Amino acid sequence: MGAGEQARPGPAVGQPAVLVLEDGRAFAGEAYGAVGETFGEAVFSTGMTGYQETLSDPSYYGQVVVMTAPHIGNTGVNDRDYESSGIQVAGYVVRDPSRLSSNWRAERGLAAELARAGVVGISGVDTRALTRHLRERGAMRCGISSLSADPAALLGKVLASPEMVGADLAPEVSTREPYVVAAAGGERRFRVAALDLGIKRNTPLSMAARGCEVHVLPARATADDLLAVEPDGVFFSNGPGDPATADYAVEAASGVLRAGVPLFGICFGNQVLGRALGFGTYKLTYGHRGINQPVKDLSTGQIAVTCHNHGFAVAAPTDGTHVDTPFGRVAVSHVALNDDVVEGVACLDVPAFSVQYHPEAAAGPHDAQGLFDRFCELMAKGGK
Ligand SMILES: NC(=O)CC[C@H](N)C(=O)O
Repeated sequence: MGAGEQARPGPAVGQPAVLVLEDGRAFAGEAYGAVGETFGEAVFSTGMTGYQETLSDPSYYGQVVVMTAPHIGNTGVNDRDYESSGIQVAGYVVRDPSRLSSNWRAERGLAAELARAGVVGISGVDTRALTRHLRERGAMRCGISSLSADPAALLGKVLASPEMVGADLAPEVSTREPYVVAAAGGERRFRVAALDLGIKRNTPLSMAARGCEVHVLPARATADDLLAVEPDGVFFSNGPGDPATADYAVEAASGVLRAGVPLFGICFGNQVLGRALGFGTYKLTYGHRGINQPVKDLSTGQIAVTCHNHGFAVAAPTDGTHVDTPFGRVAVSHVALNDDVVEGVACLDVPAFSVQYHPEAAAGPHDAQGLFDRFCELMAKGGK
């Protein structure tokens, strides 16, 4: 070590680690990121790029993310691509971590970034076998340990760790204080009240780019709090956990619907709107996570390739039926081509719609960005 250099907590190199699933299957690997022990729901993401946006998406809070792309870390990390204040995942699983960051935007390496954030990961895992297992058996709890390589001891702790079903996580990642996002110059066309259930940075930015002044409020803000902003529209964000627990957000959405103020929801926000309309939500076997998910717009027949991160879905008919709800007629507007899961809901008698996927497109693709324009059009028409 040269003069003036200090020992920093660097990435773990070569230390054995183990990942144990709650059904007892174990995978050996090496410590990646911080050395330690962590627990969460094991889920896989099929994104070939955009790992920094994935790691910092608050909707992954409480989850151990398995990357199906085999080579991770090659473009490093930077301060600009964070989708929230830091890394949110409970743990990270990769096959072959890049030893070099090679990109003109890279500021630091991923392994050191994970270590600095205290995020425990594992590399050298047969992620194809792990993904196939999760695909067949479903997302399930897991633990990663680089402290002890004893799978039996770890399994006991995995079985004692909390399940994703019944987890109310949005208030844990939401902002504590309200804040405002707006573009520096240009005309302010609309005022939006946004309920932060785990919002990604690019969402208020996408609205600000369209002339919105976005007032972001904490997860437990009520309909009255949202309406006190005197908004042209109200937005319900993405977020972690089981939507069946978020009664506070469902009540807020019902209040906004009753007030007739235009409403737009993304992901958790789609599930919250679905519940406010009287639909149930349920857990998918292994969910949709990645940036290459095809979705069909039932009104136009158009297919968009979209960014997803959801393990739950709204239970509603996907054959175009109009369902009568306390807020008038509602139809499923979008479906996932891979498995016919509900990907969007449209109210026909009140100004409200939502999608299960991510038009803010961080990381890409940008096919669905027009949904923010649709929200602006709804606000331009005004509420009831
Ligand atoms: N990205 C999200 O908003 C996810 C919503 C919810 N936590 C789910 O897994 O389905």
